Amino acid sequence: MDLEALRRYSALHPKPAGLTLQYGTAGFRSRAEQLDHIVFRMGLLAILRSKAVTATIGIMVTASHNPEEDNGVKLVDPLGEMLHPSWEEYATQLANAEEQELQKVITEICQKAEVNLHKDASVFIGRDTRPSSKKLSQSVIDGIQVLGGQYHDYGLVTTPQLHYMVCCQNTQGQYGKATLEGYYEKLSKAFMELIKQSHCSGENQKHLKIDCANGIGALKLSEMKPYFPQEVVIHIYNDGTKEKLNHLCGADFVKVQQKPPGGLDMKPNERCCSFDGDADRIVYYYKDTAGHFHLIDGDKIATLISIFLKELLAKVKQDFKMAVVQTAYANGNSTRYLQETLKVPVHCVKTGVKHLHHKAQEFDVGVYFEANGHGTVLFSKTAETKIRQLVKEEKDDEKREAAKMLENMIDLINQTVGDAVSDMLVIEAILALKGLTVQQWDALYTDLPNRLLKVQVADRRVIDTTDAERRALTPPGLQEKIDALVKKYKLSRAFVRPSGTEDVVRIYAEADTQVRQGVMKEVCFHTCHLTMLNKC
Ligand SMILES: CC(=O)N[C@H]1[C@@H](OP(=O)(O)O)O[C@H](CO)[C@@H](O)[C@@H]1O
Ligand SMILES: [Mg+2]
Repeated sequence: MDLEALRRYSALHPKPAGLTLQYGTAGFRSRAEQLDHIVFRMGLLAILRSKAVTATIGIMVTASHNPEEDNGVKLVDPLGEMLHPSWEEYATQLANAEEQELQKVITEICQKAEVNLHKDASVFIGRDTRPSSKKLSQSVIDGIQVLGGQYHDYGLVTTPQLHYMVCCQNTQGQYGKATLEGYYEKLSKAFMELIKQSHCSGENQKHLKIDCANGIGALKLSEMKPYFPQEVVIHIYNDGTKEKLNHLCGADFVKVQQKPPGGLDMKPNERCCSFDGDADRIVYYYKDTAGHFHLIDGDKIATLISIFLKELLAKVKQDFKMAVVQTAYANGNSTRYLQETLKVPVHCVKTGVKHLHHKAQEFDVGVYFEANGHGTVLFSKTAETKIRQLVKEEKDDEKREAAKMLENMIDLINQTVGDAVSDMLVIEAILALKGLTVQQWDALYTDLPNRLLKVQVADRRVIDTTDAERRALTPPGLQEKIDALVKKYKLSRAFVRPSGTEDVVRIYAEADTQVRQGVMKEVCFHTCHLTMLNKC
């Protein structure tokens, strides 16, 4: 370690006095001006991680759906997964070390994680379109150079594109080519192969309006447009040329507000969707002829994909274990539909993609989605090998064709992480193949009315939860109050948990009717009361 270089460079990226930040659900997130020392140090950490696992590590500069003034950074592990939890702790230690302790903390991490500093290191960097992202990614490079590692700066990419690149690199190209062209070619080829079998579904069905949240998704979709076949015609809105990132638009806005984004003119029954700021989430929606807005969220996306995959799996007649993974925020009727009508096992895990991803890895086919539209499908190595073998060797036509569709699904889905572009193509292919309109898809089940609120409390850590965050252990008395309340309403469910990304407590409630006036109001009151809030 070149101590002189470390001292010199870290002085160029000073830590503001008294500032502590934590590597949370989605890395570090804060106001952009507080992050320079953090990204520099994450450059250092990426080198250590790369040396520890002898593989390329990714660093993405983005704050996803947060306001434009914010920014953030997250590390990507070798196969495109989120950073391993044991290293989240190192990330927090390194981020919060005072300048004079920096070398000591690095040495400690090297000892604990058995990092051999003499090994080679390589890092892939990506960033979103925020005004602050370019400069921050330059600071990442400073960190990388201090500890002496190779890097490739992909510049502007979506978060899932960077995850894809890292996975390609570390599988020596088995997952695909680690270039943007490689990504576009892989997805468009699989998509075209898939929809070959769809019967022409009419001019209207071809069109899709996409709200890109004024973010990176717009740039990358435009680049990808030439690769799209004529069966899909996309119309890009909120492309970042006029309005601010995530302002009154994007997947998070549409999901939380349960209303259409600004900047997208929606005619009755038109199929529309929204990406979030770094294009790893997607939700669909439409307006009916009476002008009512219908949201099709991550739960309904998971349901559509599960129906399609289950049918194909039945045709290939293999003993593959399939399951859906959700969080507590999944609408109760989606869980009921999946379990009771579709007869697919459903598992509930803690909020945050890493928990869903981890659980989904237990199955041959693991479909996971957060209600907010972040999700993907994981295929086990065994399932993938078997499917590819059936495509080559199976004599029975129906079985071989089903295997072929599954193979194309494997190639179309970004298995490293939720990906708005890839998920959109998966959905468009399924709708075309099944000849479903957006209304028919929506009508699979009816969402229970629900509300998601956030409240600020003096210290959100007073709330401790269990049972995949569905029950509060502390403060004393809170769960009892919630239990008593939900008993009063049919199909009702409510829970309270501290957010992992913001300094707020989230309150969720659903019931068959009038949830806003009923459960939500009262749960909110008790949470406020029992956590001794500042405001509510
Ligand atoms: C209710 C909700 O949407 N929570 C989001 C949000 O987490 P919180 O821990 O609830 O702040 O941000 C996470 C990261 O983007 C995302 O994975 C998660 O789904
Ligand atoms: Mg995102």
